Amino acid sequence: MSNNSMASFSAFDAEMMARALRLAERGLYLARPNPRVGCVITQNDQVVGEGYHQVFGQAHAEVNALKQAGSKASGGTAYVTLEPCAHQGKTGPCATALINAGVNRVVCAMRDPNPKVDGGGFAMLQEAGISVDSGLMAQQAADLNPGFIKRMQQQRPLVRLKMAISADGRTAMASGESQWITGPDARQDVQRLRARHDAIITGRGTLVNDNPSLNVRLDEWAEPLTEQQLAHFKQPVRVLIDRQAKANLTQQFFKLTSPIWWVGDKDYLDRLPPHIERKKVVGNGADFFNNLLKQCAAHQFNEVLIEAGSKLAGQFIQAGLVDELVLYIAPKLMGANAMPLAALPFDAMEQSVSMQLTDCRQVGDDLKLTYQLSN
Ligand SMILES: NC(=O)C1=CN([C@@H]2O[C@H](COP(=O)(O)OP(=O)(O)OC[C@H]3O[C@@H](n4cnc5c(N)ncnc54)[C@H](OP(=O)(O)O)[C@@H]3O)[C@@H](O)[C@H]2O)C=CC1
Ligand SMILES: Nc1c(N[C@@H]2O[C@H](COP(=O)(O)O)[C@@H](O)[C@H]2O)[nH]c(=O)[nH]c1=O
Repeated sequence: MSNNSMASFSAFDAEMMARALRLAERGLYLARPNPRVGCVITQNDQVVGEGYHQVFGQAHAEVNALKQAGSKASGGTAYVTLEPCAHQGKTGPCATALINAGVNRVVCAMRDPNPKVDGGGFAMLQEAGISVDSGLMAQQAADLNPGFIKRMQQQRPLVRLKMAISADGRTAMASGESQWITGPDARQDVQRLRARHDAIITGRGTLVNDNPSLNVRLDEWAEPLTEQQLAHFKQPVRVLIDRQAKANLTQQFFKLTSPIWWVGDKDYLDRLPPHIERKKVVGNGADFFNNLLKQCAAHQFNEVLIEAGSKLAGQFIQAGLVDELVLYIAPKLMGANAMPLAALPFDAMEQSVSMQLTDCRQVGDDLKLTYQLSN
């Protein structure tokens, strides 16, 4: 197999892989906990089939593309954003499907980090005499599945912290009032941001002050999902950190029926409604958060979103566990008495956290900035 540099792929290869990546993106909300994968099949430089992994538990991208291509796949090329699987999971091995369809060449963006696959798909294809080229647009493919890759390689999900702040970096008034800092367009964008996550983590301070829902309200989306997508959408699990079990069950957060993990080390009420699960997480400080994330990975959570106040945000950052920070910045000044972005007890510049800006855009009247943290 060749793990080629860009130079050895043709412009047509690049065009087809870009197309497969766009297809993969369509699995953003419903493929989880599987990776988002796209596939294009060509014959004599014509597209004869395309597909993506639409819904967890259903056909993989290659199988959907092969179905569309039918007999035209024979002798053709398959462009896939991730190494075809070689194992029997919920569906049969995709490498076998490609072999049976008679494709001549497989071009992949990246190897599958899943230890059940990890090179096994490529080996199967090559043993069947298929030429395999990998490494085309590998970074773009990895960017589609940062949480899946993290879970496979580090047994923890990707942690994204989202904060809505004023232009002077404040997240709530001293009284706890914070609704609303950002405008309706940014809050709509947050709904879409939530939808790609397996879980939303919040703190007791937020629960008490905001009486939040923290669910995805698909009925409010400007561009709604299709009926079929709606039927398969899984609400992110709402993870409440409340170690003393002080929260009040009459709050709307508990009444909404999307699943909840109530995290603490105390025994809660005996009889909780079925959508609320008690989770015991041991340890203090960074250990506590590491253990929580281990449990998240054990439940196949790829990406988790923190939507909490400055205390929990600060604790997660200090533990070195935030991978990405998404800031929605409103054109408002809330003043020096208001709460900060993150409670970080720093005194010297050397303690400051360095970040890399990876995206910047305007959403309505607000700015959305995305930063990568290097932990
Ligand atoms: N602008 C924005 O984007 C947002 C603003 N807010 C605002 O923030 C305010 C609430 O913020 P805040 O008071 O900071 O509350 P948080 O929502 O951050 O809740 C505090 C949390 O921190 C946890 N915690 C503290 N220390 C530790 C530790 N060492 N280990 C584990 N957990 C720990 C607490 O757990 P425990 O209870 O177990 O001690 C609790 O869950 C509200 O006014 C709300 O409106 C909230 C969300 C977003
Ligand atoms: N104040 C504030 C936010 N606050 C966050 O949104 C939560 C409320 O979500 P929900 O009840 O589901 O609508 C709240 O608890 C807090 O986490 N978010 C924003 O995008 N902009 C804002 O100005």
